[in-house]
Amino acid sequence: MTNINKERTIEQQRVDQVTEVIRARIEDFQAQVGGMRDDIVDIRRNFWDDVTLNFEDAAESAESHASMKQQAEVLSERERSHRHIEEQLKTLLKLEHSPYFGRIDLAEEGQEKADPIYLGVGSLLDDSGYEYLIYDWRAPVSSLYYDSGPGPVAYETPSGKIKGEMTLKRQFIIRDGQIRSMFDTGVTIGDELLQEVLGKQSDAQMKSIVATIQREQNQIIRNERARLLIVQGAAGSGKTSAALQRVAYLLYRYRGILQADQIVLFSPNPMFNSYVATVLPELGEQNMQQTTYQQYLEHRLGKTFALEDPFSQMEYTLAETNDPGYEARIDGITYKSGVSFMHLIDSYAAGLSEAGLSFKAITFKGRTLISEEAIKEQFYKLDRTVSIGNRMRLTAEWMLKELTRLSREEREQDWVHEEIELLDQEAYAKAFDELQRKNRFAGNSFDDFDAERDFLAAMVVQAKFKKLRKRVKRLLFLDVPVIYKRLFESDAATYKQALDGSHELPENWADISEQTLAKLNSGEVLYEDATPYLYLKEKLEGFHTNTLVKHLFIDEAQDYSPFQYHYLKRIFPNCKMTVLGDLNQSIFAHAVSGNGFDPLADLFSEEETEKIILARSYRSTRPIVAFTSKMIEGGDLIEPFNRDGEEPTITKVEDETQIASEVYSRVNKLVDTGYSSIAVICKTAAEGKRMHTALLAYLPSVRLIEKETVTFEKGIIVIPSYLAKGVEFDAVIIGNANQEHYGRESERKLFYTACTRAMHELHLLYTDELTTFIR
Ligand SMILES: Nc1ncnc2c1ncn2[C@@H]1O[C@H](COP(=O)(O)OP(=O)(O)OP(=O)(O)O)[C@@H](O)[C@H]1O
Repeated sequence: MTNINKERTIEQQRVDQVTEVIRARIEDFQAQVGGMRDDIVDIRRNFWDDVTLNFEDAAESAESHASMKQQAEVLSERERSHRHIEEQLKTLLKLEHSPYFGRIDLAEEGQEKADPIYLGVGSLLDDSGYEYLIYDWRAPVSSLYYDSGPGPVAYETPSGKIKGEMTLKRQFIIRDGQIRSMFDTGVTIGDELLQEVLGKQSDAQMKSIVATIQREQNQIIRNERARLLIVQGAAGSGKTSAALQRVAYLLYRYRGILQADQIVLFSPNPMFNSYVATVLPELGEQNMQQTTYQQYLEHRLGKTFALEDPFSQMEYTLAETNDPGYEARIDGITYKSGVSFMHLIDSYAAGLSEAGLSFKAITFKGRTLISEEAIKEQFYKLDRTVSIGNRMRLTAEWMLKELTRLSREEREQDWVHEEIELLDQEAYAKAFDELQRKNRFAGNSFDDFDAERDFLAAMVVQAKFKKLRKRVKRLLFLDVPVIYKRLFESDAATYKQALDGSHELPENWADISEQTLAKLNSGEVLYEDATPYLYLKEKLEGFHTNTLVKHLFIDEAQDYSPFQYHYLKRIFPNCKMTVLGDLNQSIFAHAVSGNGFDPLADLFSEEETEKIILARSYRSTRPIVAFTSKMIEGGDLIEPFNRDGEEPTITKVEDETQIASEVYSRVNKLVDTGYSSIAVICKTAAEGKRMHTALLAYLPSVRLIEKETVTFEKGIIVIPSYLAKGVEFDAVIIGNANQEHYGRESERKLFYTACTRAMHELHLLYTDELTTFIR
């Protein structure tokens, strides 16, 4: 037997032994889980039998209470252990199939012989409980596997640095308990394994990359120092993958301190949420909270305005170029997304601290109870050194007192008499009970007519005033829409005061203002106005901060504006931020542009900010990366992972009507080749719809993805370019890559984003003249 074969036999024997331990443990745990489940059902069923209840006197009642509490504790303890064992069982079931993927042999300083360390998705101790048969990939020592090659090595542990000598680094592919392949490697985790993983077909769900995490990705995953971690990575360089692995790492590293719901991931769209939702469970962890910025805005804005979504904004910027207000809108988007506008709002708010706030009077049945002037007077009477938010709260307290006083006066009003007359029996009885409870009457009936009337009147008024009190508590007396609008009214005194010459406005501010006001007056808020509006609102009301969230992940970070970043930082003051993006995929007009991620640099201090660049692209084959990287500046810096494939094709089609049939014949070929996830990417939603309708005649199973689509499924789909962000397909067909569709400089990155979604094949169809973005 050759040496290699001998080694392989020895390794397979170890796999068999470990698998045996795993199987035995699974059996044991399954029996335990079964037993516990029965116990829990039993305790629940007999809960009341096992507690002694006696409420005759205080002592007995305390004892009953203690007995109940004890029983509840037993139950919750059982439920906790049950959950814990179930989690372990899940990990074991994963390990049974593939116990580990890597091995390093390490001799720590002072140690003569190296010990083998095997790495898997979870850890496993031997039966003695002293020796690790498998180390979790997130354990401190495991970092050596990702970061170093054989030779002198060192790794960090919570208690300090450990040095040693690595004598071997080996990779395995184990499926169903059988070693399919194994090879020894240097620093980088070998191409063989990556080749195998990347050569596979795409899935409806993103996969975890534990076995093949690359060194620079590992730096992202294990970074604990940075307050703000910025990742600039080429298309397909594994930003999203690294982000999710990082969540799993943090949950492991801070087990018991950090919960999954203290981590929030902002995704580009709802469909993306479904795409990445299985990665953490696959790693045996719970999912973090997932949301989109839009969902977050909606939640914050409530029902004040109808909020435009970013995709409608995008559709406008892509399709309405002939609209007379187009230029102004684009300039408005740019300006409102920047920090200069934020500073303008800061100055504006500072001015409002002195004068100029608008309030809404509290009215009731057509009468003014607390006038706007009275609120204003009260507010501006308060000490100006106190923040606006706190003064607002003090004003609300004063108003609540006023309402209490006014409610007493209100009891004399005619409507109150009428309402009392109309009270039904039930309400009457309820009032009587209430009265008795308050112990103001000793008898069984309302014998004191005045007291009765007073009581009922108070009750009737109180019920009506409840709404008013609620409005006051929620600070709805502050007229934020009017205050925000005033920023755009050129003759408003407050506006002039805010500007005082120190803020520069875009040239066509008048047009921008007119557009903004028209929208707001019709009850709508443009996407670019939503964040500034909320920022102003919270500046006036006091920021509603979320201090529970400890980690914020922002994927597709290039699509957020500097203003949005500052806003998020204010809202989540206690968290660390990991922002991952690709400037070459900035598709929104407001995107962090020009100076790269520089606008983020002033979010946190230099010492707190770290930046990592990922230049290697894993998604697409070498020919596709070579093709797409020519479309963008600096594309030559992108390194394709060396994977062969078909060259992209470019095909001219007679006219628009021929495109669908051409797409159909392409799809057929792709299906014959064995690809099952094929996307036809169109520029806009409207085009997507047309393409979908035309294709249905040939391909009844083709699905259309729209901005509302929430699940990502495998198959043949038609999708607008901007919704394809972050996801990938075996093959991509670009609906129409002509100069008309992708001609303006602002469309270059959109086109690049669309083309870089392809893993194995890329086909471009066009009519008339081919886009000049292809060189
Ligand atoms: N270390 C790795 N091992 C195996 N596969 C990897 C690795 N890194 C990335 N990939 C694969 O490369 C593809 C692209 O990864 P991912 O979607 O995370 O990239 P991205 O940088 O977020 O891309 P984009 O910016 O284009 O959306 C995925 O299929 C992912 O599984």
